[in-house]
Amino acid sequence: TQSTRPQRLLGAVQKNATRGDPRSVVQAIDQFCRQKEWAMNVGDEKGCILDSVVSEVNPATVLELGTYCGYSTVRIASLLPPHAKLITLEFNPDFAAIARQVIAWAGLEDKVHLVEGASGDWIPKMTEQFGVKTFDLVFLDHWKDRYLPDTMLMEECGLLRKGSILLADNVICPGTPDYLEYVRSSPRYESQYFKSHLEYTKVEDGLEKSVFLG
Ligand SMILES: Cn1ncc2cc([C@H](O)c3cccc(CNC(=O)c4cc(-c5ccc(F)cc5)cc(O)c4O)c3)ccc21
Ligand SMILES: [Mg+2]
Repeated sequence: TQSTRPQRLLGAVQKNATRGDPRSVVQAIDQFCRQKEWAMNVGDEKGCILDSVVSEVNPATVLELGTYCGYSTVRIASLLPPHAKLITLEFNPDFAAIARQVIAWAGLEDKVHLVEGASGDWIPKMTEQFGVKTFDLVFLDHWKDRYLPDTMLMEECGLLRKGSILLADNVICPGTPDYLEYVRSSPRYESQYFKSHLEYTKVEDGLEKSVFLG
């Protein structure tokens, strides 16, 4: 039977990356996506912006919406301080299965809690299920029409505190117009656009960093 693209991406990691070396996992995926098959990872160019925001925030609690194959999960988790926790939500079981193996290959399973399920169902359960009061950093990379409703849901559930950072992928391509309008016009957020390119292409895209002001 035919393999899927995520399965072929995992194969490239297992073939070309060193177990326990997150940077080599990231490099193997980027090489696969540039040379073999495009895939919707945040990629190396936007990934450097992601790295700089994670390093600056130095978060103890991170929520990632949309794991896919675990590329950004590995980038973020490899930069976290010792007892920090990254919870990543993936509703597609096939993606989740691949992501678990990519995260394990990188040796980061102790820092990552991959939850199989939809953001709308799990955001209200974060505190009771994982003992998380608030998130220092949220990386949004799931369905683009869910960025706004899930941000409002996180506000309602009290998961954001004064200074929490939202970092959103694809605000230009595919685009998240209603989310952008909200975080850029709301007095409760201070937003900044980091211009970049759609992963592995010359098409414009970017990340929007928004600080929740409480
Ligand atoms: C509710 N809920 N809760 C958890 C959760 C998890 C998921 C999945 O991880 C999932 C599945 C399919 C699509 C996405 C969103 N990602 C994208 O659609 C995307 C597209 C492109 C692009 C750009 C140009 C193109 F020509 C084609 C694709 C570039 C990008 O970086 C993307 O992130 C995410 C979905 C809903 C979920
Ligand atoms: Mg994306």
